[in-house]
Amino acid sequence: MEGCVGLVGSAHNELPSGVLDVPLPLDKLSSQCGSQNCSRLNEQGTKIVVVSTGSFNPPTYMHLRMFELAKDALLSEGYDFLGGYMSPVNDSYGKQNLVLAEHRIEMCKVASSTSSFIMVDPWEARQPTYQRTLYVLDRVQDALNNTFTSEKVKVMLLCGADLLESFITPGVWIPEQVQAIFEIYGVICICRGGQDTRNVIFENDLLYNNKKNIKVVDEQIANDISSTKVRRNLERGLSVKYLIPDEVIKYIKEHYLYTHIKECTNTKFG
Ligand SMILES: Nc1ncnc2c1ncn2[C@@H]1O[C@H](COP(=O)(O)OP(=O)(O)OP(=O)(O)O)[C@@H](O)[C@H]1O
Ligand SMILES: O=C(O)c1ccc[n+]([C@@H]2O[C@H](COP(=O)([O-])O)[C@@H](O)[C@H]2O)c1
Repeated sequence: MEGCVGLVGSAHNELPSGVLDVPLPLDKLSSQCGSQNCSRLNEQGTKIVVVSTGSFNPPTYMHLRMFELAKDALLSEGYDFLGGYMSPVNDSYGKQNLVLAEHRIEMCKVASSTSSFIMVDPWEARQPTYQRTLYVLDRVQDALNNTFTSEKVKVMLLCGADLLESFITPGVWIPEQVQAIFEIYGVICICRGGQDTRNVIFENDLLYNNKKNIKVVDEQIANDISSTKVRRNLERGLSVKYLIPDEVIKYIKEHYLYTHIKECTNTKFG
């Protein structure tokens, strides 16, 4: 399926005014059921698209692996997995050492270029202000359901265990929005760094009360790559080969990213 769709409004929350219309890429969306691990679609054969929000500063092989793990888990449960989006966070998120959004969009694009179903949604990164994750999910859901297919597509948030845990860190998320993310979208959480995610869910009321809307996916082959560790190696002039795709390394070198963090974050892209 080819083409792009623009922003078409919000399912249940008004989007903040002044949002820019950025097309949602659709070119890689298709049923992955013909691939491995698809036993039989469940009764509803629900079509699912996953969205991963984050800094992607820079994108690593583990960011890409998360989509593969989600695909395997959903297909094995009888869902029809259509594809997924990396949504790099807006520059206004203000995280330390965040390189400019246009660099992170481009790095995600080159990182996902070898995937048949991972795409990059630049909407969040290109807005004039920071956008909360609920609005990112609303935008994808609305764009897909209004123009992509007559059948309803379910959007889910794809994240690592640290992001799930941040839901319960006071002052970080808006509790009503976390509840909406669970109820309307649902979360696929990839275990990370040996953390006992099921126990974290058991011990917290908010997470426990929403456990039916959280799919925990085990990390069968441990992979603790993080962008922080990659940046540290780059700052020290050490190799990052086989941690991030070669095309991303090439992009980083060509744009002198991460070696002089201050200059990278303050220099105009291009
Ligand atoms: N090794 C990993 N295992 C599981 N999830 C991961 C892993 N690395 C990143 N993620 C998840 O990917 C999403 C985007 O992550 P993000 O861009 O913040 O990467 P990060 O490596 O955690 O970054 P940083 O080190 O800069 O904090 C988050 O949901 C995060 O939990
Ligand atoms: O929507 C929110 O309220 C919210 C609160 C905290 C974090 N997030 C999102 O979670 C992601 C965290 O990324 P990171 O790199 O800080 O781990 C990023 O995409 C943020 O926009 C979202």
